Amino acid sequence: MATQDELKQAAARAAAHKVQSGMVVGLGTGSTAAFAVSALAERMQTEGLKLIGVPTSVRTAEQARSLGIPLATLEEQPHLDMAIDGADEIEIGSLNLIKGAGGALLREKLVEASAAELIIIADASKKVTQLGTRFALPVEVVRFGWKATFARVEALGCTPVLRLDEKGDPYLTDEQHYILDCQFGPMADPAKLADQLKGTVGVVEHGLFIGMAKEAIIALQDGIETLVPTP
Ligand SMILES: O=C[C@H](O)[C@H](O)[C@H](O)COP(=O)(O)O
Repeated sequence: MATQDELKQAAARAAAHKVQSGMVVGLGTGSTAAFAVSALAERMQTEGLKLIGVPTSVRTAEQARSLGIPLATLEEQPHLDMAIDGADEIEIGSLNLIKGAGGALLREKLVEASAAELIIIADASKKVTQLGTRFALPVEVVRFGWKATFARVEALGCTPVLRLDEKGDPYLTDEQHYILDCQFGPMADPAKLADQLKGTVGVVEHGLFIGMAKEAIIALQDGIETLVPTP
């Protein structure tokens, strides 16, 4: 029986094989995306694949650089051919997502909104019938007046928790913001919630990725399953 890491790697490899030479590729963040970065570097070495990566976090930039993947910023490469990333929850049918457990949601959304195709990679544990079932929704907020923002977000119907780092200090994102992990429970209308959060003063971004994923590559014990959004 394959381990969870082996499944993540299988999905990552399948996505990396979709990349063609000359592409500009958004490089996601997290344990699954890290396997995709490694798989791309391997293809560069073994097949001479050429690509430019646009990383979605400092962490991913460091990994890609260490593997010799040429990188560009979003300012330098504002139009990406593809982005490959993991997710915390993938809603079967819509392919709407919850992302941000790793804290990279803001840069991920910026990079992935600029990609012609967003490919999500995961093991089967990430599939849900309704978003909000397994994970709290990460909401990135500016530090200034964060308690007032906390109260506004709470009033939308959730229990927010300020994310802390391993030292017990507030976790800081790459853009130096805080994250509130918001337990909304199963979401009947995630698109409406996304709009409400975007309209909340102090909220910079949230981890709902609505209508963005073109495909989800899910690694199962008996092979790869490819999901596309149903109309
Ligand atoms: O901020 C982190 C990202 O949204 C990750 O892509 C997401 O948390 C999935 O991470 P993992 O592949 O480690 O489960």
